[in-house]
Amino acid sequence: MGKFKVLVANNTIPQIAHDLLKSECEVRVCEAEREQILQNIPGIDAMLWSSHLQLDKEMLDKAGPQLKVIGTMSAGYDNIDVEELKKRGIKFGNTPGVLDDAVADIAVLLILAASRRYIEGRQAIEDCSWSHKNGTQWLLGQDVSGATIGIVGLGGIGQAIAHRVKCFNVAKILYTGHKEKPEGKAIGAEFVSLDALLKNSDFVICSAPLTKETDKMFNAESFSKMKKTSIFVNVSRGALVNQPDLVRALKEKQIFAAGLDVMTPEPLPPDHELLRLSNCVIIPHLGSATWKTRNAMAERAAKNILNALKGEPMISPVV
Ligand SMILES: O=C(O)C(=O)CO
Repeated sequence: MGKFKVLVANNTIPQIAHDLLKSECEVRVCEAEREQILQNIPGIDAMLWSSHLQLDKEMLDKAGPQLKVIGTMSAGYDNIDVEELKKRGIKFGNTPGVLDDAVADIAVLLILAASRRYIEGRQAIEDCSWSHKNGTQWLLGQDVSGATIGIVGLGGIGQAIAHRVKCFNVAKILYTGHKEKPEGKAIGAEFVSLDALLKNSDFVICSAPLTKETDKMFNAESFSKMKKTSIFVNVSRGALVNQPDLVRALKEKQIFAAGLDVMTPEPLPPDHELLRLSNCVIIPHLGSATWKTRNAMAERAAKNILNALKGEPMISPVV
């Protein structure tokens, strides 16, 4: 293979990706800033992408017609104009699978922290309201054991969540999505409509990708269908939720609590209303943030690119 030019469009990508790419290509690196990418993109054959910026027509025009492949170091690609990539015959791969366990762990963290009132408990210690006088009814939470868990999107992450919650002796796992899946049967999960899932679940967990169909799918109507004691967890993308509606549902105690790894915008401004709700556990998009997972994602993204440049199938192609 000749020396293909690869742009690593984020200078914080783990070393393993640089090592792999440098062994076969000429590598250019820039910060994940739109202006920097636009400056560095002309003439490249491939790009390793990792950012929440929009990868759009303008960027692809600037790159030029020789651009052959893009590998994103993420499972989600809602910020990438996949239709435009298809039109231009640019191959595109992502990194599903390698982050399923890490993201599912974060979902469990949010399930437990939200249901057991972690934020209020911690605050009570700090503001000296923890007292023996509080009695036996203080800061009571919801149980995971015996609960019905509803998973919206039973892909790799949803399945990893289902496997984990089974260890908590849950009563039932429901799921919804495009269609019934053999993996659902293997886990012992029941395929139901979104409506049935919202009405019957004690925990509603969102692990579906962001698409035109799922955009704002969790809104005032959805929250009104959920149980007052239910907990909403999102480890997918903030845009699946109508956030003002969620804030209202939490304030008015229409649902018990929420656990969010994702939100809009990201980063969330420190004075945002969500941060002042004691029944909302919120963390800064840490789903895949472990050493092992980020290295595996970087390795997969680099291998996708190298395979495509050699004319071989990518490990995880999108188009
Ligand atoms: O890879 C992704 O799409 C993520 O959001 C990981 O948390």
